[in-house]
Amino acid sequence: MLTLDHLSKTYGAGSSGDKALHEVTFQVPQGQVLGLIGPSGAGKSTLIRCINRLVEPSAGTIRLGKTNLAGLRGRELRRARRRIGMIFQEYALVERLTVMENVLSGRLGYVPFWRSFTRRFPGHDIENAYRLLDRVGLLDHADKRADALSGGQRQRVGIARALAQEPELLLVDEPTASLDPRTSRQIMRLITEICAERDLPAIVNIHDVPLAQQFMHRIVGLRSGEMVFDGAPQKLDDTMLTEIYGAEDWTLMRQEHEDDEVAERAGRLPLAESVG
Ligand SMILES: Nc1ncnc2c1ncn2[C@@H]1O[C@H](COP(=O)(O)OP(=O)(O)OP(=O)(O)O)[C@@H](O)[C@H]1O
Repeated sequence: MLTLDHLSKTYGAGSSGDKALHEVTFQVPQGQVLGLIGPSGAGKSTLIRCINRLVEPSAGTIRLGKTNLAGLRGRELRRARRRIGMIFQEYALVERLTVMENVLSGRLGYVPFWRSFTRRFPGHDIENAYRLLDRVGLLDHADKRADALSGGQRQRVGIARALAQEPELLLVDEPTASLDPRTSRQIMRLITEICAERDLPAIVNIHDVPLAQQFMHRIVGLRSGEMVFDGAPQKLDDTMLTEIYGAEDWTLMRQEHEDDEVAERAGRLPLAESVG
């Protein structure tokens, strides 16, 4: 379970700094997939970066199990980071390595330096990587180079790599921003199924509100660093979305989504990618 308690972040020095997060408090229980929504600059990336400590929180606590991540330094911080699987918008694969090597790179925090240097991983890591590739539908692609894959397939590798870490928490940053609508749904479905299978909590930074409403168990809305919504996706009505995004932006986003749906029905958007 992840617990954020009065988490705040102010960039820059002193009270004149830019307040990006203000006393954000919530818990993500095991198996729950939480969607983080809000307009540009609301603090979504800052929240995710505070949890994996790429950004130093200004105040508050971040508990993963019994560990307060906010207080860690050096080796303890590196050890805690292994417990957090990251999935990125642009996949962050090593393009010239194979799919299998990319998945195994999720184990790098666990193997001694000399072994990782020669890329010698224990047999059980390799067996597990094959199992993960099978789970994400890429078993037949294990020996292909990452740069030979489609966007949806790359994101599946990204998911398998994060799982190879055997994480206790998944942080997912705009996983479908570079994908077409149908592939986006396949990827979101895969992430939610995997979290259920492994009882993994996840926070997903997601721009696409209808996609969030379709797949997330719960949604947290941020605006100017403050939590303005925390509840079930069905509770996220037009009034609330207008409060989160502002009337103009929400009307525009809804219109864009409706246009996409019409285009998809008319077959003008690319079909979902086949997998396997
Ligand atoms: N490194 C930084 N230094 C100073 N201010 C920053 C930094 N990173 C973010 N900010 C500010 O913090 C606030 C929150 O930014 P953040 O990137 O977390 O928002 P976001 O919701 O992720 O936006 P987007 O959807 O555009 O990625 C913004 O006002 C932003 O300008």
